Amino acid sequence: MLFQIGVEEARDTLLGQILPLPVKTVPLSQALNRIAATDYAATADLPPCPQSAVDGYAIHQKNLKERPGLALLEILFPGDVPSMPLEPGKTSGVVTGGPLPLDTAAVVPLEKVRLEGDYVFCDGEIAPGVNIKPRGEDFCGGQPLIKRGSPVTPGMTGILAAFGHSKIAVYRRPRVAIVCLGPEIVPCHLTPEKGQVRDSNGPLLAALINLDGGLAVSMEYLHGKKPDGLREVLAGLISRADLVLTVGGAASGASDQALALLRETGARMLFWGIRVKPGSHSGGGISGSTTIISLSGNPSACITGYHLLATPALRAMQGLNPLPGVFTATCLSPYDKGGDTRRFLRGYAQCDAGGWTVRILPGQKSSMLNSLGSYNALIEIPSGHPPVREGDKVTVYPANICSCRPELDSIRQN
Ligand SMILES: Nc1nc2c(c(=O)[nH]1)N[C@H]1C(S)=C(S)[C@@H](COP(=O)(O)OP(=O)(O)OC[C@H]3O[C@@H](n4cnc5c(N)ncnc54)[C@H](O)[C@@H]3O)O[C@H]1N2
Ligand code: MOO
Repeated sequence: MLFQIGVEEARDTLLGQILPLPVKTVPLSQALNRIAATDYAATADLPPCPQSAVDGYAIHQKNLKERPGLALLEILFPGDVPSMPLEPGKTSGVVTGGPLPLDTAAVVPLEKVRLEGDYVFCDGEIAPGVNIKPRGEDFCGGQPLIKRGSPVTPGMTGILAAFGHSKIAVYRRPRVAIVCLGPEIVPCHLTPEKGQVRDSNGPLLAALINLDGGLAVSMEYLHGKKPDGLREVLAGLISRADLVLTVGGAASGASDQALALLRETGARMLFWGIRVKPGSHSGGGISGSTTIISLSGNPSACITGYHLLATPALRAMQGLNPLPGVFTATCLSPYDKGGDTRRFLRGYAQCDAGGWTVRILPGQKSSMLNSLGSYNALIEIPSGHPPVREGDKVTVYPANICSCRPELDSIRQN
């Protein structure tokens, strides 16, 4: 087992053990934010034939420049198909999105015509092609729609539906079990007695797991159990989950038992401790095909370890590019704590006309929850970095954002 290793080494050690989960076919309505496990393409041209862009009247090529009153051949309604081609000196009434009669060169909106009996009058020269949606204007048959490893967005749901892809092959959602090891930690619906602490990390992790495309399937507590009982519970969870997160009991105090307990279940721990603050007491390992990540109990240390290790693991399980993206932002707050250890501060990043900025949020102690209400980024302060001044450029890792958002992936590629 490796001790006190770098963040990237820890992350890559875990990723080296992870394969995408099995593929499942789900109804399109359940594919939102899931990751496509195969490529999908347009099954036909869209529009499939020339269509009208307006409610109006079809004009023949020979009547574009000037025209007499045009004799009305037929009036088409939504869902109708033209029963005859257009002829010079004649017109058909057409609807928005409806198929056009053969030989239509343009369509005049109905606001611009005058009707007299069965004749349609309109003045002026008409440009060829006006108000016509050509066949294949939107998509050509065979054109790629979504590639394997890409998220199904709301817009993509509409596109897939337009081509009849009503069932979608996606990677199975990772099942994640959370286990709180602190004997003082009680579920948040209980009123803590003296010495007890309400669990905030469990619900917080479950929310992050959901954003990252996983399913938090179980939340267990050492509280009320003898360590022996917990070992059995933990072993059971490891056999059912794709990822097990233990929380707390990770530092080396006498009552800190995460490492011993995990080993007793037969898990092979790969590393213990990473060179970062907060989150230094994070560990990782495997048991069969289950990934195990041990997180600190201190809330901000807990989520830092989560973002640095668990988010990439969950992304890899879903066939996404696991690598955390980074971008550069102008820091709007000073930070004067230096030191040898690499740090990740909770921040709020935003983009405006001047580019990306990030504000360091108040409450940066690893025991504090305060910054967690509004953080959307982790700000990297490299080891040995001098104090950060307002206006300095800093490296930012997006966090606490739906992992399956394509814009996150475009940030990741920058
Ligand atoms: N002698 C040492 N003490 C500590 C060290 C050290 O290296 N040597 N490291 C400090 C740092 S840094 C951190 S971070 C914490 C990590 O502690 P653990 O991961 O062992 O976590 P616990 O001791 O179990 O809990 C710490 C803190 O967090 C609260 N907690 C735990 N679980 C939850 C939860 N689910 N919801 C809310 N709060 C939780 C717990 O009550 C403690 O207050 O260790 C330092 N000490
Ligand atoms: O793990 Mo503690 O992380 O350094 O706050």
